[in-house]
Amino acid sequence: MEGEQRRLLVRFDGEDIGHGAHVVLPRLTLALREGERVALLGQSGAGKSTLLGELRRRLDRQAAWCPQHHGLVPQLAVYHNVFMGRLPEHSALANLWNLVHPLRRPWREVSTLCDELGLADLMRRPVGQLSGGQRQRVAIARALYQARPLFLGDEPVASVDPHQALRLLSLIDARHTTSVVALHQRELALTHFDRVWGLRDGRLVIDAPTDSLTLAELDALYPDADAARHIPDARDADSGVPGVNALPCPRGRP
Ligand SMILES: Nc1ncnc2c1ncn2[C@@H]1O[C@H](COP(=O)(O)OP(=O)(O)OP(=O)(O)O)[C@@H](O)[C@H]1O
Repeated sequence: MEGEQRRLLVRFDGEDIGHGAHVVLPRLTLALREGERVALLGQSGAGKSTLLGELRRRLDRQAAWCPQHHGLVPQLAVYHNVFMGRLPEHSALANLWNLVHPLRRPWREVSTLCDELGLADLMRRPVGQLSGGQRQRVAIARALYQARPLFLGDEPVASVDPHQALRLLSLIDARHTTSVVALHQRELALTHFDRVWGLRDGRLVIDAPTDSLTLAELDALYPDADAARHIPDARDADSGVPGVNALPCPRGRP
């Protein structure tokens, strides 16, 4: 289907997007269409979460949401955290009962999801006892459990290895027709998504299909990474750069 014929889901038409009086993305013009898989790139503070928050507000119940800091309850088991994806769909009484005696159907549904995400053996384990990557998968499971047509993810594959990242993104794709995913892995953006939105200095500087983009163009979204490569080596005793000793040695340097 050609882009022009796809149903428009959201359009920003020269709008200021931010937090109250603090405008992060001034005069933003952007459209999201059904069926698009968008990688959202930009260095820390560029406004990815801000844009995702606004998309979430406008798409409301059409969109499943996987937040950057997971928003899990560490004391509760994996099962209960995933179940929370559908909390509003059940009565307060059913939710309360489910805390003590997991309901049969949700348990089955959550088991199936946990199987696919490699969490099957951890369903009864409190989330506070899981590794970072396992927590990330629980957060994704909770978003998948919402069963919405769209997926919005704020760095949902930041703490897993590249193979797992690919697998998780495929699981997300299998259950959602449209997705917008913030991430920092530029290669993954090019290989797995069909469109890139790139933010820099408060502007949307890339809004293009991935097959028209190069890795160098995506790298240009990260000027600080480039600057970091030119910081004098931490072992230069008189570099004079505050905090330079805390920086890792740039790749490729002796
Ligand atoms: N609740 C808030 N109120 C006011 N300003 C905020 C709020 N949240 C974020 N900001 C500011 O908005 C700007 C964009 O932040 P945002 O979290 O959207 O960036 P990001 O690209 O998601 O960064 P990161 O990759 O570090 O998560 C930053 O200057 C930040 O300080």
